[in-house]
Amino acid sequence: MKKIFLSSDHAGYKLKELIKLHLDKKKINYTDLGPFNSESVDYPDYAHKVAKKVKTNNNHAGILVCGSGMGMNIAANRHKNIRAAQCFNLKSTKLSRLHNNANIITLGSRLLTKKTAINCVSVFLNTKFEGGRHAKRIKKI
Ligand SMILES: O=C(CO)[C@H](O)[C@H](O)[C@H](O)COP(=O)(O)O
Repeated sequence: MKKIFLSSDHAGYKLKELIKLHLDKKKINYTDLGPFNSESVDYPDYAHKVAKKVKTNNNHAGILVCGSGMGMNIAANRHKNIRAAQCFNLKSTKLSRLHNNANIITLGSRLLTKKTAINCVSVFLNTKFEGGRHAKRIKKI
């Protein structure tokens, strides 16, 4: 079972809470690394918290939410062994797992409907890396 870490900034806070409800419903364990209210915060602080956890173990995964998803993505991808994918629909999410073995999904709460965001999380958590030719390419990153 994967260990999941999630976080957001103020713009992603509400969506993070909805994602937690979804995970609760599916009986999926997670660790919320904050923030714990919607006061303004700086997204890199939270992206780094999640990235530091995820990069230590191949069985860890992260979910990061901010307004656009992009700042979280840029910050998380500064870490070695992090493959954070900016996902905007089910197809991009599926490919991020199948081909890129993404270990963090970044979502833009101001750009996605709640339904799409939640469905992206489901696909992210339920799609396995294909390996094969993709493994060789990931090594080159
Ligand atoms: O760019 C961002 C990080 O990707 C996010 O969209 C932030 O949530 C956004 O920049 C926050 O903006 P705000 O005007 O401070 O709410």
